[in-house]
Amino acid sequence: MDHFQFKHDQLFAEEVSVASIAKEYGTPLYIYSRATLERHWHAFDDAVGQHPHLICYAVKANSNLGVLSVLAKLGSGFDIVSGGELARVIEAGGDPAKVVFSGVAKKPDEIRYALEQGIMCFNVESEPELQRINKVAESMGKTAPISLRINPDVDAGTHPYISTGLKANKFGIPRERAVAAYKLAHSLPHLEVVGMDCHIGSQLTQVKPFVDALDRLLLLVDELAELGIKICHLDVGGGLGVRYMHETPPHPKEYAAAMAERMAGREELKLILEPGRAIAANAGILVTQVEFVKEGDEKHFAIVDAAMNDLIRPSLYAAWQEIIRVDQQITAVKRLYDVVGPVCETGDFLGKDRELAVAEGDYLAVRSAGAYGFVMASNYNSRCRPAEVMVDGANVHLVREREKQKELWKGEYKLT
Ligand SMILES: Cc1ncc(COP(=O)(O)O)c(C=O)c1O
Ligand SMILES: N[C@@H](CCCC[NH3+])C(=O)O
Repeated sequence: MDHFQFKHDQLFAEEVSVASIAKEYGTPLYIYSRATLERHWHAFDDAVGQHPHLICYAVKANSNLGVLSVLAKLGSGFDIVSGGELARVIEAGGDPAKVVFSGVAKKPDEIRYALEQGIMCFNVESEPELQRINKVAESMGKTAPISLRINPDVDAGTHPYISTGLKANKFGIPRERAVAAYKLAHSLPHLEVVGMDCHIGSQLTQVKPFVDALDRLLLLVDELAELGIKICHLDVGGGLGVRYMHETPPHPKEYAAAMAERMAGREELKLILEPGRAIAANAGILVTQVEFVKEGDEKHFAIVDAAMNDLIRPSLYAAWQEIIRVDQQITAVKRLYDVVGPVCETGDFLGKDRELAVAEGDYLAVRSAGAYGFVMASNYNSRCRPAEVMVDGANVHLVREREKQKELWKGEYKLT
């Protein structure tokens, strides 16, 4: 997938200057590209072609209201994991009837809210959850549409923290218990079985595990049909990877077309995809300013104003994301730097051993930061979470203000 494309500090596609945006809005700053989000979403939607389908963007990857509203305007569906995400989808203009609700522990009040809003279905992850949804639906005099998340037990070959389709994971219902779970769902009076889903992990770089998982689910769909349990949609989850460094994930077109091909001849079975990262990651960057260049005994440090609280992926997963300069004037010489933040943790780094020519005051951009960036930001060290802006052609919109703490210093803001 395309990165934001830089020529010095210009974003090619949008022709706006990153440095000038950073000066205006301050750093650290997340910048998203509307055109890139749209292009990525269409890549999935177009590739599935004529087979009945819905692209349900995984909100957890980036739940900024501006991002959600861009996708809602395209007619996207949404994969959510909390009542909060549903509220954001609705606020951004998304259609609840195109929402699937995933997650291993939905609270009764979240289930109630989702039923009131009329979501498309609950992706149910356990038998006790079936009972809970049935009970809530009964108390409302409603029937809840459900899909069962089946664990196809395929190895996604990704980082152990983000692999979800193995037997050892907390997610989904084991394949061996699937038929019994469907029979239970079918027997509960306030549930309507509508679908089947899976999600085998994130940042996958091959098509094969997806195809294997889909094939396993199709066998189960047929087995259930013989028992009189009709499945109307098959949701293969998200998980398609992006290129951060040298990874060569399949293009979404290749991935989506492979999925659609497997569904040929089954037009009554709608295909649902839940991409998150592949839509948002390379539609965003994190811009940060160099505070100091510090000489250590063994290393050079570029101390920047973004930290692990702003972007935790490098610290949490040892994830590598490209860091580049966004200024045109290169006065310093190139050296190897650890790019670190102001947080009081040795693990607070954005990148290690990066060859950069940097001086105090320069702007750097961490690429591929549009997914699992701001959404995983925290207030650790009582730091304020950064602002987010959306570049839309020649325009720049503030889509979330920087949190404020000046008031807090002045004692004007009450801590709760
Ligand atoms: C159920 C579910 N669907 C979709 C996604 C989105 O995954 P990705 O961002 O890797 O596409 C996730 C996160 O891994 C998930 O847990
Ligand atoms: N947060 C992870 C991905 C988790 C996917 C959520 N199920 C990342 O940054 O790579």
